[in-house]
Amino acid sequence: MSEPEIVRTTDAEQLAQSAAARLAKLIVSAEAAEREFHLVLTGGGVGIKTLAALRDEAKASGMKWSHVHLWWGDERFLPEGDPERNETQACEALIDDIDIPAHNVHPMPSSDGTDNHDAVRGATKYSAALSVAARGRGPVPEFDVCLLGVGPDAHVASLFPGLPGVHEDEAAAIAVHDAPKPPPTRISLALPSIRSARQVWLLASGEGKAEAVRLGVAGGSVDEAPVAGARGAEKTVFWVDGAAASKL
Ligand SMILES: O=C(O)[C@H](O)[C@@H](O)[C@H](O)[C@H](O)COP(=O)(O)O
Repeated sequence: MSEPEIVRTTDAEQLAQSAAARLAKLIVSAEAAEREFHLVLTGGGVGIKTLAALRDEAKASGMKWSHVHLWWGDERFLPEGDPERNETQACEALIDDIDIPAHNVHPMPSSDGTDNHDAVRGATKYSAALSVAARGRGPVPEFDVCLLGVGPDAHVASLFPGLPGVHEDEAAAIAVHDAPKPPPTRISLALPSIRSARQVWLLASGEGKAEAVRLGVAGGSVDEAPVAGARGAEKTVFWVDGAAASKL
């Protein structure tokens, strides 16, 4: 497994713009090669900022989106349209402003869905959607890039230190209860699903993430630092501003 690439930026704005610019190039290359591009979105401040920067890139370059599929690494298990849902924030930052086919956008179930009376059923439903999209390749489609914010406690997606979901190795997506970051109930990709992505990009800004970034780059126990297990099959990139990189 190759060492993670570390891209240092001056601040969160430049981090988002730099990551968006590289992401836009990959999306354009996939279109030129006439192949699908599967992108996993993240919630969190830096993640949403990156989506807004990608929207700006798309507007400036007239990017095509019909070959792109959008998935989520995790979701807060809240009613459809709740402003705290990662999907809601991604729509406001990016999806509402691009010409992507609706059937290419794959949000995680909401808490008020007709057949999702609980997060476990929602996670099972998402795992099934991932399997269908994989077309027999495996439990999930070939994710080209999986974006992940990084929590100050070194969580990624909704995989939190010490919670059992970190060790899930069968289901593609899981329900998470008692999450320390509100809301307590979430749906998350399991670590093997994240690690199946060709590239995993970690996005971290601010002094509060410095120790988590150090643990992530160093690798080690996923119990203590789930970020340490967030490695891409081909490449792992840490997009960090100076403050988040201060312990490297
Ligand atoms: O649903 C969520 O909250 C996110 O998916 C979560 O994993 C987030 O990315 C990190 O907590 C970093 O969030 P910030 O970038 O806002 O610190």
